[in-house]
Amino acid sequence: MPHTQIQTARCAALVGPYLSGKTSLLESLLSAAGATTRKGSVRDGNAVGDSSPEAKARQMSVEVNLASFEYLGERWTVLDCPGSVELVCETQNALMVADVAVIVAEAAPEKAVLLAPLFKFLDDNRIPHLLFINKVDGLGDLRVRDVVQAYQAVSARKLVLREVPIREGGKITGFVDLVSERAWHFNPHKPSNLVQIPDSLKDREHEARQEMLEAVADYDDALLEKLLEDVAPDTQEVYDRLASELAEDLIVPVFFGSAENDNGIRRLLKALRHEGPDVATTAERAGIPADAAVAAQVFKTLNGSHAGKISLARVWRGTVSDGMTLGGERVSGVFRMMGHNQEKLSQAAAGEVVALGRLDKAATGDLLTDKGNAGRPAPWPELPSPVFGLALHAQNRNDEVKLTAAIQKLVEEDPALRLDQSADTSELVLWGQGDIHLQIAMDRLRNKFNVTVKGVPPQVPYRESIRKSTSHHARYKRQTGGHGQFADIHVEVKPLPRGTGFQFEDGIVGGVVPRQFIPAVETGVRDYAVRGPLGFPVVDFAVKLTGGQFHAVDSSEMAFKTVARQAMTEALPACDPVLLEPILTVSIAVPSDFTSKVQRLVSGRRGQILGYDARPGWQGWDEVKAYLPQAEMHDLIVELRSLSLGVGTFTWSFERLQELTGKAADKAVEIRKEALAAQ
Ligand SMILES: Nc1nc2c(ncn2[C@@H]2O[C@H](COP(=O)(O)OP(=O)(O)OP(=O)(O)O)[C@@H](O)[C@H]2O)c(=O)[nH]1
Repeated sequence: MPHTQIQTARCAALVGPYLSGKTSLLESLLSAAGATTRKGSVRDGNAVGDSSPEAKARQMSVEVNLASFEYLGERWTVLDCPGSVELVCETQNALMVADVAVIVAEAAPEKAVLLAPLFKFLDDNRIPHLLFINKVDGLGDLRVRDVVQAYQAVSARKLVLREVPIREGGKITGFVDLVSERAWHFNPHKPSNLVQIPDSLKDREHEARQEMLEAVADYDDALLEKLLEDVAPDTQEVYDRLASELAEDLIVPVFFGSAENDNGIRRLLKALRHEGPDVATTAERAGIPADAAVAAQVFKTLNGSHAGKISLARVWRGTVSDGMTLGGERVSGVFRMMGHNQEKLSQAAAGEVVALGRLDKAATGDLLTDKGNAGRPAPWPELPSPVFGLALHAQNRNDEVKLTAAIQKLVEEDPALRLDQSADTSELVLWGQGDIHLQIAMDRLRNKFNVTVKGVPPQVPYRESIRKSTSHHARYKRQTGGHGQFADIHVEVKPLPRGTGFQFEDGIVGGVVPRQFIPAVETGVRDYAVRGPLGFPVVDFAVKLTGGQFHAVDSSEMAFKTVARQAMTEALPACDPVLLEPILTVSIAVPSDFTSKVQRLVSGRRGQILGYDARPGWQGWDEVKAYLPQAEMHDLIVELRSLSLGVGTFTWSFERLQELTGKAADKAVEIRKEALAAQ
């Protein structure tokens, strides 16, 4: 088939559920393209991807792996993206610079819903994608067309089967390509060989081909006319339509094979070669402005402790050369990546994916041009809202200072991480997408930045208030040597409605407490309110200064501050203190099959369901709204994922403080007292 030589390098992203075989497919693609002489494997831990200590320790991809190869005279970069839902930000950022995505999925119709978020993201961003059903070596009796039908239910675009399987002895031993109508027999770890289409498959092949052509003709009137008139379309015309409909994200071509056995890989490579869009088309889709001669976009940032900052970027237009000014900074090194190995280049042309050295101001998402840093152009994926937090403690106290700086570098590398210094509990809380996400971050702190930390569930920022009013008289009097200390006050303390905070009222008449000491009384009360009788900050109460006495020589601001603290210490325990717990509004999104389970989950966690509705823009998904105590949130995501095949997610915001009594309150107070005693 004639092929128009595409001059620029192209980029494909491998995406798909956790452990579907993306890293294995990358290895297989590299081997089929002749880029590696000896194929590595994920099982043996010698794959080009997953070479970091964090990936090896978990036998999973923990970040996007880059590899580059030449296939039939064209350069390709493959971005092997992590499959874990907890690392979705990394995957989405990589997808934004790819010409085409290959969704690698196992044949698991019962888990079709796992693909729903991915299909939606790709369609929302109009990223051309094809589906590769992997591991067909273990497919058993399952029919490929049934798998495609199950996956169709979660894809808004039509899935178009491009080949049909040849089965022998209950196993898939090859395939018939539906465009060329040629049959291939799989050979383990070797190219497939051309065979005759088995007679028993001819009808099925004909039927599947017709379905493919009809799907393509849905978007092409000329082809539709030919089909209606029973005119056989020209093969080249079919290839051209497949390419343009893929580029426009109108259809999703479906292939299958086995990455482990190198089956179906060359067919996939050929499809990418013939049908994958080029960089100019992708740059236009991504809305890259045409006015810059050179443009590159950062999709990932790495902060190596020795090598300095590295920005992984796709060159959209022009040529990026070592030493040039890009995004307003000097490029110090242009490298092509092969796993963790770097090949130094003097320059990289449009289409290439490269590592650029020491662009200190460039952030992930930034569009760098010869004119300057254009920032992050829309659309760029929104950061996922944090669903899991851990309070970090450096194992070595001397590392506390290093810790904050190191985490900031980590957040630059992984924008889905967020660091909060809690004003209530003074804990350093790292937020992310789940326990694995944060454990990887903590491993990186140790391996890259030499800071060992422990992560514990963050404290709940309880507050306390009072339920009764009281009046109190307090006197502070000290006579030590020279002049003494004297302050005397009468106060009224009363509860305020929820959410009012603290109010101080000056009710002094006739100057019994001189004007200059009144702010000191308020300060004393506020100082006390940091930790009330139950050990938590006191809120929603009012203190009125109603009277008092002073001494011309011994009274001071300090004395009035002290007497105010004393008055509170004595008065508040008599005001029926009550614990207040933070309640959050939580919006939980799941496929509607799981909605009733979510409702039970919420009730089991002392939550209150507010209702549920269809999730806007997500066909077949619901959004359950509820109030949930913050104390019940820590591992909510873990349980939610386990009841929803991993796809459930939620957002939250603070709603209000609510009284907590009984055993749960006693327990919280007890834990707090123990923590304070240990300080
Ligand atoms: N039987 C069979 N196993 C496969 C095939 N491809 C991959 N595997 C196995 O599936 C497991 C996961 O493979 P990986 O390549 O690490 O999967 P991945 O999608 O990169 O994983 P994450 O990026 O961590 O989500 C490994 O044990 C592979 O050996 C295949 O075609 N057939």
